[in-house]
Amino acid sequence: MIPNVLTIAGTDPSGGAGVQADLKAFSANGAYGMSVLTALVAQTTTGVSEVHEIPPEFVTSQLVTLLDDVRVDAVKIGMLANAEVIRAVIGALDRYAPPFVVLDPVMVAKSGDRLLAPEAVSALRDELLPRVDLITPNLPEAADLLGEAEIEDPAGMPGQADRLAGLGAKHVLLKGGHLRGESSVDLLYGDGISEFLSSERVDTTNDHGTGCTLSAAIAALRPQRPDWISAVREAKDYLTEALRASARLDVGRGHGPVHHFHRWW
Ligand SMILES: Nc1ncnc2c1ncn2[C@@H]1O[C@H](COP(=O)(O)OP(=O)(O)OP(=O)(O)O)[C@@H](O)[C@H]1O
Ligand SMILES: Cc1ncc(COP(=O)(O)O)c(N)n1
Repeated sequence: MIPNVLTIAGTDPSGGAGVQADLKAFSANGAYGMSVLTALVAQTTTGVSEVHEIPPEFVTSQLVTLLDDVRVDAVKIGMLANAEVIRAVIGALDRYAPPFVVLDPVMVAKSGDRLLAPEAVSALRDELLPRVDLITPNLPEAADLLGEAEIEDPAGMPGQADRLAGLGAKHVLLKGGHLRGESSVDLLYGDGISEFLSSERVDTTNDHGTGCTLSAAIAALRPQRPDWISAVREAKDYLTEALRASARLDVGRGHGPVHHFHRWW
């Protein structure tokens, strides 16, 4: 059976990040994709010009309308904008208890624009994080959640992943894309697992939405695989191929998108 996978996130009209990227990644990884919007974002490859936050009651309305009808096999959560939207999402998680929940704690876009209100970081950390199965912070997000300095060496990753797990997430995928070097190294940690996942660093400026793509591919694959490590490994391989395939795209003048190829093409 094809899994039904839901993204709860903001939009990107250029199709590189947010809900648009998530739906492409779901489809390319064998899932049926659905979406609940938290914010309409006027953005493209060069940055964000405006954010229109969806009222929290309407986020709840979208979630309840959908989840009263459709069985959801996994959820990916991305941009949440503010603490009230975070609480609307928590209400739905508590009520419907989907089997697999992946949280990409989106805070700041690649362009430097904020996508989560600074005062909402504590709600994300203290209220939402303990309810998810996997959190996928990049290094600046990990530092922000822990109130620590950003690490600059992979040797510091297990310590930070352990402290993030201590905040209540069952698994942590600490993403090292912001470190320099020949390879791009992430660490999957928690529930007895501590495994570095390394991929060749692709030489490209098409790196808009890499975090969205990775977390969405994991959510799509998890119901189809026996454990987190298999789903995360395969999702990272998918992302590396999508980064390579982006050489065939010509989209915008800034940080371009990755290409969500389908395996059978
Ligand atoms: N040039 C690259 N080549 C290969 N993998 C990369 C590259 N850049 C990032 N990655 C991988 O992409 C994923 C996302 O990493 P990153 O740390 O950039 O997250 P992010 O900042 O949340 O992404 P974004 O903000 O673009 O959505 C990780 O698996 C990382 O290792
Ligand atoms: C709606 C939305 N969600 C997430 C991101 C992060 O992606 P990036 O860091 O590549 O800009 C984004 N720009 N927009």
